[in-house]
Amino acid sequence: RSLRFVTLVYRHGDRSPIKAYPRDPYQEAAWPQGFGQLTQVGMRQQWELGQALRGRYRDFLNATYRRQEIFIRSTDCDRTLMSAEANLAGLYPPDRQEMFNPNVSWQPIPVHTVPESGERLLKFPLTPCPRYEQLQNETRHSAEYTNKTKENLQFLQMVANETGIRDVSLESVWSVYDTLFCEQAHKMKLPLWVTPDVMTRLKQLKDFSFEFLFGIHHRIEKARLQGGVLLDHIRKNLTKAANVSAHQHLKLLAYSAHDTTLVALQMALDVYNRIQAPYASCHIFELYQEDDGNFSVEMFFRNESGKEPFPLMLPGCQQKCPLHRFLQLTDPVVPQDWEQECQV
Ligand SMILES: CCCNC(=O)[C@H](O)[C@@H](O)C(=O)O
Repeated sequence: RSLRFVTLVYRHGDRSPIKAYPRDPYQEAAWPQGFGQLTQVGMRQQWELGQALRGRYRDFLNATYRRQEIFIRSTDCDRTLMSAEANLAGLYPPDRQEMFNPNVSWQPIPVHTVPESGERLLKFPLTPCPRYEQLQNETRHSAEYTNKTKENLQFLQMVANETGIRDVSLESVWSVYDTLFCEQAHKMKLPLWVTPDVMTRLKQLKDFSFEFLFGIHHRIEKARLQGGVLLDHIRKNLTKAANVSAHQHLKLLAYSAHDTTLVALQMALDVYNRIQAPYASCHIFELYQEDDGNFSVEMFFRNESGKEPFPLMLPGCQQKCPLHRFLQLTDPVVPQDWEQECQV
């Protein structure tokens, strides 16, 4: 069997908080580059992912950079653009011939993007989509959501008081956890009200908010309107790669994106492990041509540095999933006409 084509979808590396809560002792000036920016920790995480990918594909990708082999697209966001650049520094360290300056062991490789206002593939949840909003409203009235709110009413009220945020809900609490997580990751002293138990509870509610975005109620229809859009694009590329001769197609397509991108995609594939995609985690699709000439798809998820990516099995298929079966099983979560399906 031979590896023919790889698609990667990864989250950016470690960043500073997207924002601070009103009573946060650490406001934007506390962060070297301000809010939402890739840190040197994040740059190293992405470089390390690039190095791991170089090892995994050392017999697949050319040893030196060949522009026809790869295409990288990022959302138009500093942290994802810089993540892709750091990743490529690890994936294509130049040999002496490729170095444009003998003192610089780095070579520029293009990272493509589209303006944020026009991003329709890699930033989730995709809006505007009235039908999705309707499904979200229905989810808000589901037993699971209302019970979760009831069980945490007092806790959310405490968080609102301590943070100075007027109303903290299951949908906004992710941001409080995120800010505290970033501060903790960067050894900043947390306020006394943030006990280990409070962090644990905030983390659970943050993970619930990802389920709310893409699951809990009508997961399949939400997938058609969300992660299925990206999955459709990936399926089309897999099919194209299977229908042209090897040298006519890219070897590697990489998307540099966000946690919600990975969660939307994995919810659509029904392989989500219910944990927010970690920094620099990477979902891998590998297309193989078997000895009998048929094609199969294998998926892996690398969510721990220094560890081999683990196999992800598409429900209803085996690890080595025949391409036609992969397409058949994912048909239900791919929209026929997104605009039309978004109408109410
Ligand atoms: C409104 C803020 C949305 N958050 C982001 O864009 C982050 O990159 C988030 O998706 C992440 O992966 O950390």
